[in-house]
Amino acid sequence: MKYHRVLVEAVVFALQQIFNENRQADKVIEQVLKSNKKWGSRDRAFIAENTYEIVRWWRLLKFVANINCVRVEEEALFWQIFAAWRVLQGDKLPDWQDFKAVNAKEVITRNEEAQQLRKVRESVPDWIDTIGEEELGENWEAELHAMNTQAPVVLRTNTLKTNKLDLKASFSEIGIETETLPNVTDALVLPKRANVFSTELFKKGFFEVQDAGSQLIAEYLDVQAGMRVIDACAGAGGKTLHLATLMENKGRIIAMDVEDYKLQELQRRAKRNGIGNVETRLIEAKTIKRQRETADRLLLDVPCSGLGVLRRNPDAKWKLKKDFLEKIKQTQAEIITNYSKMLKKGGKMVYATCSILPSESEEQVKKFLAQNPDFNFISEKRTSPAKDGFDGFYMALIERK
Ligand SMILES: C[S@@+](CC[C@H](N)C(=O)[O-])C[C@H]1O[C@@H](n2cnc3c(N)ncnc32)[C@H](O)[C@@H]1O
Repeated sequence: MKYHRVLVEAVVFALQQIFNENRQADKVIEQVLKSNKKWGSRDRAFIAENTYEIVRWWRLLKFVANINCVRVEEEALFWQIFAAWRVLQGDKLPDWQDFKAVNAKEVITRNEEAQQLRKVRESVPDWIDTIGEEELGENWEAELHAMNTQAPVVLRTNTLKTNKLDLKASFSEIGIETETLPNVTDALVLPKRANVFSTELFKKGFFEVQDAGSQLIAEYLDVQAGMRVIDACAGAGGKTLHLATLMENKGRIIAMDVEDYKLQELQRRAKRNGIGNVETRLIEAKTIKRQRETADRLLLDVPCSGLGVLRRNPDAKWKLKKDFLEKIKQTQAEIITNYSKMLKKGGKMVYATCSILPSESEEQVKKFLAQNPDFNFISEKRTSPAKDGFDGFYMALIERK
C-alpha cells in the first residue's frame, strides 16, 4: 500500500487528540475530515478507519511496538504505533524516518506472544477484563472478541415519510446497496460502508442511523398512537424519534434529559423527521415530581458504562474508570426508583441499557422489583455482539399494578 504522508499525519494528529487531549474519537475524526475539503472519499476512509482501528487495538499495538510507558506522549511513538498497526495488516512500510524504529519482524514475533494473553490479544484494560469475566463467565471471551469488530451501518426507516422497500429502492438509485434484517421491522443494513449523511434522503429525514439492537427498544415499549409517553433519558433522541413514528405522530411524548444541548439536537432531528408530537423538558428539581402518575408508557434508557457499544465507541474502553462504573450504577438505581413514579397505574415502562454487564441491567431490575411490589416484571431481552451481531443492549418490560 502506498501511503500519503499528509494522511498519516492526520491519523497521528487524531490519535494525539483522543489520547492526550481526552477528546471523543468520533468528534475528533469529524473535525479532522472537515479540515481538508480536498480529501476524497478514499482519503477520508483511510483516516477514519485507521484511527478507529488503532484506538480499538491500542493496548495490543503498544505491546507489539514495544512501547512500555502507560501514557503515550511523544509524537514519535504515535508514528511507531501507526507503523506497527500497518505491519499487522501485512503492509511493507515505506522508508520513512518516522518508521525507522519499528522492526517488522519483531512486531510479528511480539504479536505471536500477545496471542497468549487475552487482555493483550483482545486489547482491553485489566479491570474491564476482570469484571467481564466475573459477570459473564464463559460468554465474556466471545463478547469481547465480537466487540473488537467493526459495527455495520444500520438505518432505521422513518415510516412517517417513506417505507423500507421504497427507501431501499431510493438508495439503490444512488448506487448504495442495502439489505433488510429479518427480525428488525424498519431496518436496512449496508453491506458496504457509505457516507449516508451526505445524501438527500438523509436531509429529507427519510431515515436515521441506528443500530439494530437499539431499534428493538422503542418497539419493546408497546406504544400506541394517542398515548402520553415519557422518554426520561432521551439524550439527542435516537429512541424518541422511533417512538414518535410508532405512535404515528399522534399523542404526546415528553422527552427529558439533564443535558440541554442534547435536547436541542433532539429538536433539530425531530424537525427533519417531520415529527410534531414531541416536547422537550430539561430535568430540574421538580420536573419528575410534577409528572407523577401521568405516563401511559415510560422509557428509562439510563446512562451506563457503554460496554455494549464498544464496536462503535472503541475509545470508551480506555476512558471508562472503575469508580465511574460504580457511580453510574448508583444513578441507574436512583433513576428507576424515582422516575418510575411517573408511570400511571396499569402503565408500562422499559428499563434499558447499552451494557453487556448484568450488574447494570438484569440485577438493577431485580433489585427494583424486590423493593417495589407494586410493579410486575413482564419480560426482558438482550442483544449480543457475539450471538446476533447487534450491539449489546438490554431491555426489561415492567408494568405498574
Ligand atoms: C443512554 S443515553 C440516552 C440515549 C438516548 N435515549 C438515545 O436513544 O439516543 C442516557 C442519557 O441519560 C442522560 N442522563 C444522565 N443522568 C440522568 C438523569 N439523572 N436523569 C435523566 N437523564 C440522565 C444522559 O445525558 C444521556 O443523554
